[in-house]
Amino acid sequence: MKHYTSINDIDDINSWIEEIKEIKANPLKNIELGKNKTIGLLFFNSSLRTRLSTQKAALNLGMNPIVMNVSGDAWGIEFEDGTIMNGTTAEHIKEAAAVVSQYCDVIAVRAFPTLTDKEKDESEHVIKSFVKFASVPIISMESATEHPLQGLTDAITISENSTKKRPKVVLSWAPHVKALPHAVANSFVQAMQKMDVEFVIANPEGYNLNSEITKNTAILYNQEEAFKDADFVYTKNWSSYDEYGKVLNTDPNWMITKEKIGTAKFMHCLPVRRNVIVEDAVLDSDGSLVIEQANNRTFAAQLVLKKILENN
Ligand SMILES: NCCC[C@H](NC(=O)CCC(=O)O)C(=O)O
Ligand SMILES: NC(=O)OP(=O)(O)O
Repeated sequence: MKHYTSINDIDDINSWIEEIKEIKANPLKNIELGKNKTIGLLFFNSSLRTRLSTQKAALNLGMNPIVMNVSGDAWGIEFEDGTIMNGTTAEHIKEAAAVVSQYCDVIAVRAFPTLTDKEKDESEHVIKSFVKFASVPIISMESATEHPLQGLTDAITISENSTKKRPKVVLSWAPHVKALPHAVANSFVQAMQKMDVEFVIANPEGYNLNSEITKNTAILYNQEEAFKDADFVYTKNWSSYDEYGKVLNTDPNWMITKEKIGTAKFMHCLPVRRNVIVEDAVLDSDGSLVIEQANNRTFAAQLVLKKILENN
């Protein structure tokens, strides 16, 4: 594996899950693998988990992480080809990616979507430009349409907590005050489609995700019906995909409550807004897996880095 920018880069999710469990049991086993190798983490957007867990993963492999908040701290980067750069951007991605490749053996990038320009977001121009113009492997730390480190983490967490051979997993939309990206939901859908689970999505009308991603996964507009016999309820807000980036619905009846989910385990990628997305009683209960998910981010990133180090 050269780059990791999508759940589609996983050849066999079950074997990856087993490998991640081995790493989790013995995280320092490969401490020599990354010796004298540098990973650069470039953030165009905020982060708590991804920023820390990816550094932790690199440290567990003996790598040296260097981190930069690109938005704000670096020169404004131009991504368009052939532009006359007489505006706000000061250097082109062609130079920026090539330069960072001189300092780093692996580059990880976080770049959220505009949520205003669907075509631009779907082209994944930021992450794809890094793949094109850097000379080292690229890892996505959440791009415009995908969050593959999160999706992999969620797959392990379900595998670890499942008491059934084929659990029922529901991805439920929940309300939020802001327009949020589709990346986490998209990668979760792709991960679940690769696993042996009964999987359904619940969202209000107008909130279907990209049908090229949901494919033949069932989508219900009735949350109560979707939650029947659920073992895992994975919750996320996303803005409308059809009316791109719009907030069409803030109905608090879609908020996750203890009464609604019963004994099902609760999952969320975090950060989560309490009593908007989910009520306190759920997050504060033993049925919440959110902290375990955050812990698994380290081991998912560590497997991805291990595979990249072994193959380059
Ligand atoms: N990396 C995990 C989620 C990141 C982002 N959430 C957010 O922007 C939440 C921000 C807020 O609640 O104000 C998203 O939905 O893709
Ligand atoms: N889940 C996740 O990616 O969290 P951060 O945005 O804090 O990195």
